[in-house]
Amino acid sequence: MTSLIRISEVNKLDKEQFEWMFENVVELCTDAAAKVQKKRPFKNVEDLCNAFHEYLENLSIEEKLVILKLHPDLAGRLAAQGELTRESTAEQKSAGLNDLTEEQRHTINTSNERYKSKFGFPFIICARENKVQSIINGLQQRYNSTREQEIATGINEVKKICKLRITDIVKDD
Ligand SMILES: NC(=O)N[C@H]1NC(=O)NC1=O
Repeated sequence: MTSLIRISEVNKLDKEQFEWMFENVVELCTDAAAKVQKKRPFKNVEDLCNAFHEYLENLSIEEKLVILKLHPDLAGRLAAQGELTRESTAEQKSAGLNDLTEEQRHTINTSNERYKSKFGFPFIICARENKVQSIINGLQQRYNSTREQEIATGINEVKKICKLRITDIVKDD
């Protein structure tokens, strides 16, 4: 278990150190940390999380789609091949996705494919706030939403993932 860095120390990091430390709080999107570091100093962890949330909120629809598409499928090919990021590996494990029955795996994989062919981006849910059954339910229910609703819901889930990743790195003074 790595120890957490204090927010006052985060405010003093070099630009490059900040970008390295927060490079994957939004999955595979290094631009987020590059933009957010310019907003320092932050009063507390919440303030830092809000800056990342604002970054996500202010993106154009096209840019939001890029962010959504950077996410790996839950229990998908990358997971099977051990090629997820360190963060995603831990999140998927915490939801129990590393220990699925054959039937659950089949349901998740076919529902993910159906979702992607309807919306054009992967189904995203904050795995650490869910378990296998709520993920399966979410996949089935959210398939009925409009594309506009799913872009908003997907980005909202990215915000939850981002917040939990930040609180794994930083604490208040
Ligand atoms: N598809 C998807 O939701 N992926 C993600 N969710 C999460 O909590 N971590 C991820 O990588």
